Amino acid sequence: MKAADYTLYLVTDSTMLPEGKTLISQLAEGLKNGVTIVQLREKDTDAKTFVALALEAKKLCDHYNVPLIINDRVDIALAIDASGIHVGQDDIPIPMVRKLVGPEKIVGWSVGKVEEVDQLAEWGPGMINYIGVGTVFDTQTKKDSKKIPMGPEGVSRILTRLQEKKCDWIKTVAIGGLHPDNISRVVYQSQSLDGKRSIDGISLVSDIMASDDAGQSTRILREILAEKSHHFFEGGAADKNTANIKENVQKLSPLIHHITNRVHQNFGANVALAIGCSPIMSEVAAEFEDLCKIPHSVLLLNTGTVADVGILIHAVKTYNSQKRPIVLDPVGFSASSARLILNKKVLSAGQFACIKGNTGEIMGVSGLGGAMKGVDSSGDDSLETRIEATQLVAFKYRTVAVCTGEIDIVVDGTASLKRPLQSGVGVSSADLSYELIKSENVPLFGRITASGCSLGTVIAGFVCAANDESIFTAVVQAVTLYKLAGTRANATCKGSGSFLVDLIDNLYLAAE
Ligand SMILES: Nc1ncnc2c1ncn2[C@@H]1O[C@H](COP(=O)(O)OP(=O)(O)O)[C@@H](O)[C@H]1O
Ligand SMILES: Cc1ncsc1CCOP(=O)(O)O
Ligand SMILES: [Mg+2]
Repeated sequence: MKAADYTLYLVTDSTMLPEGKTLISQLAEGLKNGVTIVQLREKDTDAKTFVALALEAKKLCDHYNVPLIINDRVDIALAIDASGIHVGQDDIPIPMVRKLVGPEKIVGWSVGKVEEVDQLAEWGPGMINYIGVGTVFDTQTKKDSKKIPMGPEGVSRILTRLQEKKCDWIKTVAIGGLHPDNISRVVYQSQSLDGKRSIDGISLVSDIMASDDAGQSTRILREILAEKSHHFFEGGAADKNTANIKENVQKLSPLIHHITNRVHQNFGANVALAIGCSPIMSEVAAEFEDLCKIPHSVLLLNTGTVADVGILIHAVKTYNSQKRPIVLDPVGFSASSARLILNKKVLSAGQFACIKGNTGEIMGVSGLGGAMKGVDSSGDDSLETRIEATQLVAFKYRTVAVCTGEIDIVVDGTASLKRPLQSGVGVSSADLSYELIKSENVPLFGRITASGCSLGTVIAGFVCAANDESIFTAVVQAVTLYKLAGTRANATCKGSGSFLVDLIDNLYLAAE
């Protein structure tokens, strides 16, 4: 049998068919327009009906030379001579399945934890052909609500483990809550950390099964999967000359939409005005679409004091859909378990132009673990460790990552937006370029509140005045300008109160 193509993996579900459509008619449209592998998954259908459906589906799949996989029911898979079987963690044990179906059939397994990769590595080649990795996002079709969706970062963790265990025989398919508005980002963000493995396919249900035009829906999905770059925002600058980003800020006066903590609101608005931008602080979800359509708008998302994470996620999706940039400050990242869950939900909700935080926050987001005392970083990590963590964040989220402190670290994870769909590219987090922004020691930065949050404001203004090939340069320029203003304020102030005022003065002067 020719090796299966997992690119567009349709899982059937006859409970969501539109009026006048049948499972077979939707399947036919899907196969005609580019579905590459099919799984018949009819959880609530009696065996007799299931067999009849499976026979019809097999006829169609054979016509298009597409493998037909049966979900759970090994007996039916054998009875109709299906191409293979897919089982979950709570179904018949894999070794027993393989023994029943023999060496030729395709065997698929649902995998959601790194330990499950260790198990399949132990079984070795010949046991499992592919894994369904998820659930990536919240989904209606897998009602296992007790699990927190893993997000693209979780897919990357599974792929990274496959690489560590050298499981090169296994193919991977992402599953759970995948739709046209997020599959490109999932492919872009979910590579293994060594850069050598991407997902081999995307699995979905409703965008085809519930579609009034399953053929058109399938064609759109194939076009998205065929794209060679993940274009997630259109920069504000007309010219490509990165020397003019500061001038562009003055020229364009970006609208910096702040969804930020109460502590930062006032100071952040004044910092935005000082550098020539126009701030609006708004958590009115109904106006997000209007705001992000205003020319040269940018979203600064700061999770310092969050009332409703749903509002933040709606903002991320709205700005991503309009290809407007977002800067994220996951304040206090893992300071509490509630804050950790909230920040993880926001991190997996969309694509960010820049993720910035203090050392504890960046160490936390990277997965290396960071010490936090409330919203302040409390660890004493070496510069090397801080650089490694910042590179991991930049790689995992394919973003420009900033780790602030006495020395600021800026890492370019945008990989010039190219998203190598094919495995084997080989750029790892350690290969990502970075800049260190150094200055004299300014302890007063740690004696005022919202000093990091306000750096986020400046970064947002600069990113909005850049284009999508110069995000990294824009962030480096923003961090440098902010640091410079801080050292100048340090030289003139009498204490933390006048430091605040002198910082704004010097931002105003430096931004001119
Ligand atoms: N000791 C320091 N010397 C110079 N700059 C600093 C110092 N500490 C922080 N900064 C600057 O202050 C800003 C906020 O950094 P940080 O205190 O790490 O963030 P947060 O306020 O989010 O904890 C950054 O621009 C950083 O460069
Ligand atoms: C004190 C506080 N509490 C929740 S957000 C916040 C401000 C944090 O500001 P920064 O991250 O710039 O220190
Ligand atoms: Mg902060």
